[in-house]
Amino acid sequence: MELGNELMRMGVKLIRIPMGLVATLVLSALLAAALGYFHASYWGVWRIPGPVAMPFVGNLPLLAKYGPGLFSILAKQYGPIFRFHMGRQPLVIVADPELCREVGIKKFKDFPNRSIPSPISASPLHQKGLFFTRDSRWSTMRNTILSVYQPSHLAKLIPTMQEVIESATQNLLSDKEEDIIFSDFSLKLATDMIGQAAFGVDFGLSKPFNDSAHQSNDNGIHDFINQHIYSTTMLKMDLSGSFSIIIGLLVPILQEPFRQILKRIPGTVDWKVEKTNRTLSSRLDEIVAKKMEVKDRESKDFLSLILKARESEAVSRSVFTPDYISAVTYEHLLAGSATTSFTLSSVIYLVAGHPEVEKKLIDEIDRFGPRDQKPNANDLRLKFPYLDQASVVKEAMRFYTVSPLVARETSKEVEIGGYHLPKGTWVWLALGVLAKDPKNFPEPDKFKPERFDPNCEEEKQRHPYANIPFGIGPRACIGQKFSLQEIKLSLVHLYRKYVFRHSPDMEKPLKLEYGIVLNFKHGVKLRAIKRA
Ligand code: HEM
Repeated sequence: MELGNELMRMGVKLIRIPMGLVATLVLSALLAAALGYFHASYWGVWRIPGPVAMPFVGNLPLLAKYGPGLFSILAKQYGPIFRFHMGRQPLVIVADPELCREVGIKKFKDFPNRSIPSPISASPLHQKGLFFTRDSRWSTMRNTILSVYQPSHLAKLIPTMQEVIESATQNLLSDKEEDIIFSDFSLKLATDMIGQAAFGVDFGLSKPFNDSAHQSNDNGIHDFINQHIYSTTMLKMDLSGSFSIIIGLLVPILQEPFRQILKRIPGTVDWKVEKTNRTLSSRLDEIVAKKMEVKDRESKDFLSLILKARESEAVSRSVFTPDYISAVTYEHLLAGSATTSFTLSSVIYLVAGHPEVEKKLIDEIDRFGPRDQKPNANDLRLKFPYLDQASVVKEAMRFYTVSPLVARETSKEVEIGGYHLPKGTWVWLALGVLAKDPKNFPEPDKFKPERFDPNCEEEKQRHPYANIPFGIGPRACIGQKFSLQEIKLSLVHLYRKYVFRHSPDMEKPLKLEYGIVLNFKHGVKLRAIKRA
């Protein structure tokens, strides 16, 4: 008051500012700051066309409405390069084979790493695998791991793979004439296969229930697998994950603080995920420590081979610390089970609906030799051209692309498709859109394995990067040969014993959902019929 009177005497007039105005100004400033934050990532890519993004959720509601087919719809509307907002984060989607070649191969040095989406950024276990490591650490890790994927190593895994498949297919039929949920069966089979190949451990998931090995095997392995499945399926790309993942999609800056709080509150999903990941990590650490101690020179599993490869080079030793070894071994299970099992289920489902394909396929398998003659690596490569990459498997992988989007990030400012992208832009290749483009695949919604016949005009005219289910360039899938070996072997064994029919309870067309990879929403229900 004193100061006010003094100022009045000096002729200075005080203006009274109403509290309402102050509040409005503060709120406007906060709103402007929030809008600035939400649009900051948008400014660098605003010239690229795309649907209007809503505040906070961006274009995620469109994904909820249209499902994985959305990106083909958007490519039709906006062209081969367009913008999609995953919550606050803009993605530049590339939906053209030539542009994919540019990002994945020609300009690889400008796009050497993957962007880390919100579901992954909270999980060190997932971040330390090959998939999300970056720059020189990635190239050292990849070079070491590549040695493990030599064809000679893969061929040595065949007898173990045969054993797992034979045991699993023994009892595919239940006593009653019931439908089987084939996608569950194939997930167990793929997980068992990876258990043997990655850890040298028999998970025994696909063994018949009355098998004694199955019963004696429950020393924590089922817990481990359940935790693995829980940890993986909670990584959602839409708005159905844990609260901190949702926050991460909407307001990334708040994800970590929220996770830190929520993981301490029992009962929350974040708490459960944290607990699960911690148990998984310590189990993996135990397995790695044991292997390091035992040093079994004869073991052919991935973990033993990595440990051996690591010993031979000092640089690999410094990069492959035990936590990275655990993560890479776990990644084998993570990346190898859901993808391979999805592909196996897709083939069986599609072939069951196409009798002419089934007949040709079974003739090829029967021609190979008596049912107890086991194919070796060479046979798999040369004696099953119709089954192989040249046809049925390739077409099924095109029809249902298990990994419809693959992530990249710019490491500096770069030009692509006529647009300048700033450093740090998330650029995602839309493999699923390429696979359904009628320019390269006439009648894309028809299952036609013959379109991949090397003598067919369609195959000759197609862009070489139109069908890239395993990705492209130096960061393409490292497990491609491993999974194709597994898929082909499984199909040979399955069709020697069974044919499959769609269950009347199966929806048509199949419904799919987005996790970190594509999945069947209600499973694949089939009837297995024993062959004479
Ligand atoms: C049908 C089965 C599979 C499909 C369709 C598939 C698909 C893919 C795709 C699309 C990518 C991204 C490639 C890119 O960004 O260009 C990828 C990467 C990767 N996949 Fe697979 N995958 C399969 C099986 C496997 C298996 C069995 C393993 C492990 C043994 C595996 C391990 C990996 C790893 C480690 C990467 C990251 C490679 C890197 O960044 O250097 N995948 N996969």
